[in-house]
Amino acid sequence: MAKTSYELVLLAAGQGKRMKSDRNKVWLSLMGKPLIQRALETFLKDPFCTHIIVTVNPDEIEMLQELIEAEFSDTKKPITLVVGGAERQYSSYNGLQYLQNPQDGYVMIHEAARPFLEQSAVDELNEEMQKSGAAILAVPPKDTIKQVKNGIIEQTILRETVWQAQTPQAFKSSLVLEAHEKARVEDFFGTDDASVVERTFSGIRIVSGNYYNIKMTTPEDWVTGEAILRHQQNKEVPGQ
Ligand SMILES: Nc1ccn([C@@H]2O[C@H](COP(=O)(O)OP(=O)(O)OP(=O)(O)O)[C@@H](O)[C@H]2O)c(=O)n1
Ligand SMILES: C[C@](O)(CO)[C@H](O)COP(=O)(O)O
Repeated sequence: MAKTSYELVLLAAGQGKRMKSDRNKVWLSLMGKPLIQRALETFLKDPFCTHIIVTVNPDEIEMLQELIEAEFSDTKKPITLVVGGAERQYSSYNGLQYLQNPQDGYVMIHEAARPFLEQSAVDELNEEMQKSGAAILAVPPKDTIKQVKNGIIEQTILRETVWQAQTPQAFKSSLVLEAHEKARVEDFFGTDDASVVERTFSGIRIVSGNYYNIKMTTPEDWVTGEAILRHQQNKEVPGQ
C-alpha cells in the first residue's frame, strides 16, 4: 500500500521526574544531541509528515525556537509549538487542537523521549493506519508477567495476550479527536493515546515494533540508549 501524508504531535512537555535530572529529560544530550532534536530529525526527514506540532513547557519555548533555528533553519515543514498540559494526556489534547486537517487527515503521536525510532517502523505504521484507522507500535514482553496485589502474586498473565505499547501511535485525526473529547468530558485518564481511543473504537491494530525504540525514562536507560545509538550509527551486529 502507498504511504499517505500525516501530521505529527510530538510530546515534549514533561518533567522527567523518574530520570532524576535537574531538567526536562528531552533536553538532555545523548552523544552530542538532545533527545528532542533526534526525535525531530526523524520526522523532518519523512516526506509524508506534513506538519509537526510540538508540545512544550512554557519556559522552554524560547530554547526550542533557538534549537529549530540553529539546526533546522532550512526546513520547509511547518513546526507549531503548543504549550503542553499538566498530564501527558492534556498535552496530546492540546497538540491535537492545532491539526491542519482534523476532518480527513491522519495524525501520529510520538514521544520526544523515544529518540531511537526507525523510519521503517514509521512506514509500517503509516500503511496500517490507513487500513485500520488506528495503529500503534508495540513489542511482545520478554519476561513472564505477574499480576500482583500487596506484594503477592495473584496470577500469571498469558504472555501471548500482552504487548508493550510504544509510540508513535497513529490515528485517523477525527477518531482520536473525538475520543479525547469524550475522555475529557468523562474524566478518563490513560497512560497512552490508544487507551483513550480504545473507549470509542475497537479496531486498533498492533504493528510489531522493535526493542530499540525505548522510552528514556530512568537513569539506567542512558546506558542502554548510548549502546542503541552506537548500534544504529555503526550498524554493529549485537552479540558478535
Ligand atoms: N504533561 C506531559 C507529560 C509528558 N509529556 C511528554 O510525553 C512523553 C512521555 O514520557 P514520560 O516518560 O512520561 O515523560 P515525563 O512526564 O517527562 O517523565 P516523568 O513521568 O518521569 O516525569 C515525554 O516525551 C514527555 O516530554 C508531555 O508532553 N506532557
Ligand atoms: C505511551 C507510552 O510510552 C507507551 O508505553 C507510556 O504509556 C507512557 O507512560 P508514561 O507513564 O507517561 O511514561
